[in-house]
Amino acid sequence: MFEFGSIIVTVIAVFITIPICLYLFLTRHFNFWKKRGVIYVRPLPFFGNLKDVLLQKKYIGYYLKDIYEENINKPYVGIFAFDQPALLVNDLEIVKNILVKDSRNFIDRMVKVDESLSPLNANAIFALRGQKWKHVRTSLTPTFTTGKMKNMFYLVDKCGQQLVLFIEKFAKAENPVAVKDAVERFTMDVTAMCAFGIECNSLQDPKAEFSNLLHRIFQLSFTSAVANLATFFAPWVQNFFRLKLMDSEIEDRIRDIVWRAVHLREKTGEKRNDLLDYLMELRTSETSKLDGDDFVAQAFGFLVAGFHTSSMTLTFALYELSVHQDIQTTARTEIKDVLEHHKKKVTYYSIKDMKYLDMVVNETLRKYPAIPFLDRRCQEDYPLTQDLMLPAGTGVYIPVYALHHDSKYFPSPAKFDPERFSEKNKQNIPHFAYMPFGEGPRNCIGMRFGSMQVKAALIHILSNFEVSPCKETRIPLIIDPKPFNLMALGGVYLNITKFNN
Ligand code: HEM
Repeated sequence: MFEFGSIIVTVIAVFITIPICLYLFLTRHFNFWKKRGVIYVRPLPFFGNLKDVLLQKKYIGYYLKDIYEENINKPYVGIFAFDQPALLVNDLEIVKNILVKDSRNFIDRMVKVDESLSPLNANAIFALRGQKWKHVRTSLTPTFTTGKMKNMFYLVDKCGQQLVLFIEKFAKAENPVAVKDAVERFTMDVTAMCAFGIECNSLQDPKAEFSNLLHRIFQLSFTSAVANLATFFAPWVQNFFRLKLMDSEIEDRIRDIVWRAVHLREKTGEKRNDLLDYLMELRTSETSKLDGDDFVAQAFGFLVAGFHTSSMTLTFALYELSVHQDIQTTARTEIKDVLEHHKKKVTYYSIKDMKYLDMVVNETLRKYPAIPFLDRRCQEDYPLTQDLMLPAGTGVYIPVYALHHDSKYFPSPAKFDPERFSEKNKQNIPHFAYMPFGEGPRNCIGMRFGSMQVKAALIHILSNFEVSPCKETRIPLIIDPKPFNLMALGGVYLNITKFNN
């Protein structure tokens, strides 16, 4: 009887004690902002403030926008990512201090990937921290100069011509085009050619090997979506649950592709003036040496950072042009006029002369910023304002999507209006209210490349085709709540017909 009683007591104690301890552990930081007198969003155990995002009910960009709007006059708001306190910064002056003025104290992202879970993700520049990041960034910066972009343009243009042939098949058959799929093939071929030195040919061959690999890299299961989010907000969750971002077998295949291309070039002495050529120069450099997985990780990093950002920008631009025929006509007229002056050839210089196209792309990136927030990590205790000393290690998030949709900076933000970016009007946009490529020393290193490939594809499409909505087009678009990049749920279908002069 006594023994039975003690078992009951033990069982009850275990069933009560364990949840209580777990609760106390998971909520141990929850008075962090209260103690510092900062307005904060009330968190839930385990999820913090990310419940709807983690359960994939709400897109992270929309969620941060809601918090931003509920606290529109506050310079910052405390949030909790899982159990970790973090700060959402709304005030542009503070944003400037973090991203530029005091960037030395905010040079790292919150993003952190455990090397044992994914060596290539962990060593890619976007995930690196401290001195290692600095070394890699300094080494890679010369790869993206204007001169290098000019040299690489012929490869981008070649893929643009293949994109036209790809779309032409649909136009002839009068079938709607799955635009997201078409431009993903274009971006994939460009990246494969420039960063991996291989002719992927996904625009010609739907079963291309590289395209299968890419689909596997970007395929989002529930767990990999959570793992992705955790890398940005609470890296410990990824480690604790051993959440893999990618199969090791995929990493091995990427290594294999890169090393095969490198060894072939070494053997034949072939030079293509592409990203891989410039990366290869770093393998033998005295000052900027990059080799082994550090080397492969950078080619891989260009793919991960550049693929969806560029292809979705293109997709959103085509969608907006299809529902705004007047804007499409103005853009096409400019493209045709400029090309007349460049012997009907799409060149790096002809793109520079297309001012209206630039406005269209800027407005696309305003309405649809590919990455909806920027993240930084406070390195040492930092006086954010007179009232708040930000402790070392705190994550800081800047809600880019919310800023781009704030009517204070962009009146009628839901309206697609390239005129916001005319020479005259763009002077009215406050600095740091518009940041599609981030800001400061940690901004997008591939900005010129991304912009070049988006514009090249648009020029090829608009000078050959008319784009319009079809019955499969979702108006308005629905944003996929799963990935952290801004993506259209279910893709975008449009009618694309051959343009008649
Ligand atoms: C339209 C296309 C693109 C957009 C909108 C875009 C946007 C961004 C943004 C917002 C960031 C974060 C910046 C910050 O934290 O301040 C970023 C980082 C980065 N992007 Fe891009 N990107 C694009 C294309 C590309 C391309 C094509 C490449 C490579 C070829 C690339 C490579 C990178 C890399 C490596 C980083 C991390 C830089 C670092 O940590 O030092 N991006 N990008």
